[in-house]
Amino acid sequence: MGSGLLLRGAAALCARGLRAAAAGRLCPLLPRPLSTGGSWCLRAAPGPPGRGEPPRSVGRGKGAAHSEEEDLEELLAPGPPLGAERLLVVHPAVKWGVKKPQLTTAELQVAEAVALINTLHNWTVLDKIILSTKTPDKKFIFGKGNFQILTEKIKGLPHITAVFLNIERLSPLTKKELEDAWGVTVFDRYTVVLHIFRCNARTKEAKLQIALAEIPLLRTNLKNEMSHLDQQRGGSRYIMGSGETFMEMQYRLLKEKEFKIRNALEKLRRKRSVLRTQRERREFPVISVMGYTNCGKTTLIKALTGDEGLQPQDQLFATLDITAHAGYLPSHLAVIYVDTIGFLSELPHDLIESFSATLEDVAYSDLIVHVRDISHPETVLQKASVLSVLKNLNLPSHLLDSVVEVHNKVDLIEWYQSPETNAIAVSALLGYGLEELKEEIERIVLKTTGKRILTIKVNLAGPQLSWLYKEATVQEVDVMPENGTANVKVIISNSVAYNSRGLDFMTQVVTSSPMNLEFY
Ligand SMILES: Nc1nc2c(ncn2[C@@H]2O[C@H](COP(=O)(O)OP(=O)(O)OP(=O)(O)O)[C@@H](O)[C@H]2O)c(=O)[nH]1
Ligand SMILES: [Mg+2]
Repeated sequence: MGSGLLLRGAAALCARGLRAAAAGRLCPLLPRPLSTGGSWCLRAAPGPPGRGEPPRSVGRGKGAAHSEEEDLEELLAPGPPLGAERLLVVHPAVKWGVKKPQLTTAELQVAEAVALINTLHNWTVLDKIILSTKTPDKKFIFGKGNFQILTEKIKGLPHITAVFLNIERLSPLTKKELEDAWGVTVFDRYTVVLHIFRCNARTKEAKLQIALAEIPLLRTNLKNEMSHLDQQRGGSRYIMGSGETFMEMQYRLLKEKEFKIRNALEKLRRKRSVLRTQRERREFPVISVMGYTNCGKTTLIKALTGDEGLQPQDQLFATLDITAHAGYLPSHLAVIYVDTIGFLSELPHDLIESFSATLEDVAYSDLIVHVRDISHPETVLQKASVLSVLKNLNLPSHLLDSVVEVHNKVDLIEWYQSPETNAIAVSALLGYGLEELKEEIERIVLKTTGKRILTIKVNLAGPQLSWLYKEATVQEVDVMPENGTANVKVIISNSVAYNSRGLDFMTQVVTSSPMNLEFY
């Protein structure tokens, strides 16, 4: 399926849309699959409005026929399934100068590009090529000679349907010119990652975030389509009775769509903040598990919590939704592990932005566990990418200073010796090193949450034991029947221990038998 066909298809749809618009039959913007260049158009509404009626617009005002829920459904309606693609992966390699990437090689970057493509069903890499460039950010990316070589190569591969140019973002103009020159669709990292996100999103929130990330792409596509229509004098034509041109209307509809998505996300965010408060009240420490995509975050949480519902996959961006899972630390302290979306180097900024709302929650956690796939040849680069994203999330400094670094997949390396003394080596898959990791998590969680483990001598005839059961986490009760007391081991937060009731009680204990109050 060449781009020529796809572009013609898009143009035909636009023309149909234009005719429908001109006839006053308007309807919400319809997402089209990104493989068609992410083109958006109008579609005809079921049944024409009465004569002289203003055009219907998308859920505007109270009189809109659509309910809010229907609007949302429409925003999130999946596009047609992605078609199969056979790709040539082209990696522009900067071999010298300041733009030369550190900590990686062109071969490793190609391997990651291939892994991204392999994540998508029905997408296959037929061939790959590394070509050097001095100016990856210039219009044609390559110099004249290499561009010629590439064009010849593409001509010699009649079975390919697309080229994946492994750069962050192609300008719409460059994309179009390359597609015209090569006769196939051209993808950049932004579109490929967006495809993967769309395929893997499960929850409403993830879908909305992806829809939001798509908006800039749609806006630039619209711009291109409009300039094309303008050449045919279609874009600037006024739509009957509406007072706006076709182009203005398209932009307005896109703006309204963005507004609705942001609104819906804000609602979900508010809901989450209620959950957050509830979580705080119950005082479960929250541990955010973060790291590069495919490093083993989900596998680690599964191993730490025994949550069988978790499904780790050998796939990039398997997890797109933030999910919480309960687990216990060695002293039986209940904690919540939060699984997060993985990071990718050169992940386009718009995509990170759209996910920042979910990642905001990380700021409210008590600890960040940074998981690294230590067997990966680019593990050092991956660490640098993760740390740079973490830095940009505006997290409180106490969180950034106490990050626990986990070196995962040590089973894949013989006699692994960590070069970083503070890191904890584990195999989430085989269960190595988990006890040590839990102990380290506990040590920091107790410190950062202001909790203590105490053994307190209590009088069984008094109310203290039931008070402790209510306000703290009771670990052990060692009853001494001879004097009607018990040594009770508890995890208690300072705030509870030293609030007015707790203070009385603790003072009572301390004053009656100070030697039995042990701090760990
Ligand atoms: N050999 C080995 N493989 C592991 C280990 N931990 C995870 N894996 C594998 O690595 C792959 C990715 O694991 P996930 O847990 O899905 O990784 P993730 O970080 O959650 O990935 P995303 O959600 O896609 O960002 C899976 O095939 C796991 O089986 C490990 O300790 N050893
Ligand atoms: Mg995962």
